[in-house]
Amino acid sequence: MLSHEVIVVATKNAGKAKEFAHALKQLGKQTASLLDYPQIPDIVEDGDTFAANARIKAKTAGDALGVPVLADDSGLRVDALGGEPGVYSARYAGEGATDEANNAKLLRELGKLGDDGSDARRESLPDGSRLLSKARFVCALALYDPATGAFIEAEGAVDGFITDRPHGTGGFGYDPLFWLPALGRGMAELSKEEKQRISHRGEALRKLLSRLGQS
Ligand SMILES: O=P(O)(O)OP(=O)(O)OP(=O)(O)OC[C@H]1O[C@@H](n2cnc3c(O)ncnc32)[C@H](O)[C@@H]1O
Ligand SMILES: [Mg+2]
Repeated sequence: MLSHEVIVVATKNAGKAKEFAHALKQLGKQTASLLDYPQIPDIVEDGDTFAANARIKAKTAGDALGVPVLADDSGLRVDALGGEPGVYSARYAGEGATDEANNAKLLRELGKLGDDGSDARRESLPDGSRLLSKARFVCALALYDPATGAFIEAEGAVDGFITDRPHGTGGFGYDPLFWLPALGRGMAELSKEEKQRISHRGEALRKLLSRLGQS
């Protein structure tokens, strides 16, 4: 299903598109994103799960373009917020919200909770910043072939903590507020290669590629 030289990734998120371009280049593939196909209307992401939304994006774009399409639906689940923002991560601060607005809302919501006595809230990092809650990035991928109607799917996740202030300027989205205790660094402090090795998206892509090899 990935026999085409150019793989279309059904995303309008430039940060995701760059990560896929980097990862798939290692397989000798070029990528295009929906930013290259402005004629495809905005896709309504009304699924209840990351996996359902990934299938919706892949099928909508694949049927419109007539080629196999890879789609990613991802987001952040924050323990202290009962798993929010979850599938609403992109529109947490409102429809069309910027990454900055979503990050500001996340800190606002966590700030409202006060000290719940959890270990996370007591711990501070060497620079004096504090860990506010356990959290997990989740990524669901769906590869859809319009010729057969078949999907290949995979999920990945990475655990960490939300910090009370940003660390690093790399990555995108919620990366500046996501702390990786095992590495002693923030997600936005990692290189593209490092993020690919440990991230939810990297794990999902490795699983998808191995399933593709078996199909
Ligand atoms: O739907 P597409 O067009 O792919 O782009 P999107 O940005 O709307 O993507 P999602 O619907 O999957 O929403 C994902 C949200 O989770 C955030 N997110 C996903 N992966 C991330 C990562 O690796 N690092 C930081 N934030 C991430 C991202 O910034 C969005 O706010
Ligand atoms: Mg989206």
